Amino acid sequence: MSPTLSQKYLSTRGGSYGLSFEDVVLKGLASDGGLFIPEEIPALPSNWETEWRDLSFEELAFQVLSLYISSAEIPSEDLKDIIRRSYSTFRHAERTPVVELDPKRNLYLLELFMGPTFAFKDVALQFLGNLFEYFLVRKNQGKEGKDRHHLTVIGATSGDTGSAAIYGLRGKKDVSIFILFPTGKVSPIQQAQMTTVLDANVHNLTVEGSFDDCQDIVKALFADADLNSTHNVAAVNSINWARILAQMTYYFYAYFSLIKSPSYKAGSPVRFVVPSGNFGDILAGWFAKSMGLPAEKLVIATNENDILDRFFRTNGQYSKTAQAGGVKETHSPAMDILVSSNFERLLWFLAFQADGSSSAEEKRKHACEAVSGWLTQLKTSGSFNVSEAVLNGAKVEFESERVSDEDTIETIRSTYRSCFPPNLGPGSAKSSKTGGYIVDPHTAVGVAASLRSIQRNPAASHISLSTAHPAKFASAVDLALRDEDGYSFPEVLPQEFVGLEQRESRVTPVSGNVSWEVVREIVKAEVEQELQGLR
Ligand SMILES: Cc1ncc(COP(=O)(O)O)c(C=O)c1O
Ligand SMILES: N[C@@H](CCOP(=O)(O)O)C(=O)O
Repeated sequence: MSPTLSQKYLSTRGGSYGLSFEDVVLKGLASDGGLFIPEEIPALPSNWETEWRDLSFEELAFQVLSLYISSAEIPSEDLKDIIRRSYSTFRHAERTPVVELDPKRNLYLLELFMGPTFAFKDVALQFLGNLFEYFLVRKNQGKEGKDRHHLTVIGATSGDTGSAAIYGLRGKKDVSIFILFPTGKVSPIQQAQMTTVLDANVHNLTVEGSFDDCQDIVKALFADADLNSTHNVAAVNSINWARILAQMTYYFYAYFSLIKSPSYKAGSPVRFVVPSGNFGDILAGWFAKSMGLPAEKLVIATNENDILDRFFRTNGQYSKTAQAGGVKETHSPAMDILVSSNFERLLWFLAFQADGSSSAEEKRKHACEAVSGWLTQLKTSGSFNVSEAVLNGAKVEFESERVSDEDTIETIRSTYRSCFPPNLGPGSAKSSKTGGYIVDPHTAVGVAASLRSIQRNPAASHISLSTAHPAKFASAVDLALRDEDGYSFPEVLPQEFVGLEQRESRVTPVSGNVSWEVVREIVKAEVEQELQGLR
């Protein structure tokens, strides 16, 4: 299949209309502060279920991505090559294997941590790194010195995006990468994964504040016209549309793995359960579902930072001020987020679908107005309410669950005691003595939410997304399992992490007077030094 037309993209807030895929990937965030969305969600080809069923992960990725990226923009052979290189770094032949966690309850786990940094972010960020490189090589053909297009990638992380982005971009030509992380709020292994990468184009900034503060600084830098014009700022967070796009593949892959599994009960409805923070992972599932993937529901699993769960339980109020004391530190730190950036994209589509206007153009205009209004209210008063029609649209597609820290630890323990998946590959974590399966705390949030959903829907098949390897979160895993028979943390530790925290590292502290302007000056100075070869 070779689509002839590129998808066109618009901003959720109304500007930047008609951009190409390349524009959208390189810009990251729209200049009006909105997020890029495709003008239309493509439908699956009529024969997708038979034609795609036995494809490899890479072949499937090509089919899915080709529905959004025109071969006129990236020739098919080039796209295939980018995909091949992106997933050749994965440790598992299937890339994102599905394991039978608890077949009696029709509970399956989609292991997304087989990439270089042991978290689901690798699936999109290995691809995005290669995509940036592809566009830069094309732009810079025949150019020398100052004429070359140099990209300054800036991202915020609560732990996993940072290392995955760094591993996707380290050592690449014509690109510098800056990662902001909240001081003391990422796990020691996560911090070491980022700061021990010493390539000259990698810049880590440890920021006094929360992940939301880091994310706000990044968004302010994107809004700075001056920095954009001099430094070509680009995004690696899930505000970048390519992140969402690349994550769609594994929903299809998991669906096929499930229905081909001998334990699958034919006709059983499929539910995906997704540990959620910034709403990027589950949004990819929503796109897959909207394209035609037969998923009965998508279940949002939050930790105690529960803005998404409260949205459903408070009749459509999205409030960052209702959470007393602001963002909470939990055992699943990568999800310690107050405001979920990508929810804006979903709201746009729900507003579009709920609008009664007869033309698509009118509906688009109204959806952009609605989203702009809501986001302005969020900024000025800390919350907004959506209409009943928008809320009902969300309820058709989603359910939500909030999982406490206590439940998270208890779920790591109960999974270890009761789950012995028969089809594990070598990259999974289990006790060599008892065979008990070890999940990380984010995955545990998803498993706890799955078990609740199973109680209400015992006939459904649940695919719970396993978003990180447990070795990244030693303290929570140890807390849950230290007294369990057959458990030893060193056994869980992959070779890649041994001695990591002792290696030489490099990081720039941002403390005291923390502001986006201070970070902007650091970015400018460090890019300058890098380009002069002084690092
Ligand atoms: C391990 C892990 N699980 C879950 C999430 C939440 O995913 P999302 O932010 O896409 O909702 C994150 C961070 O994004 C993460 O790092
Ligand atoms: N959990 C993330 C937070 C950033 O989210 P992103 O998906 O928008 O990049 C992390 O680990 O950094």
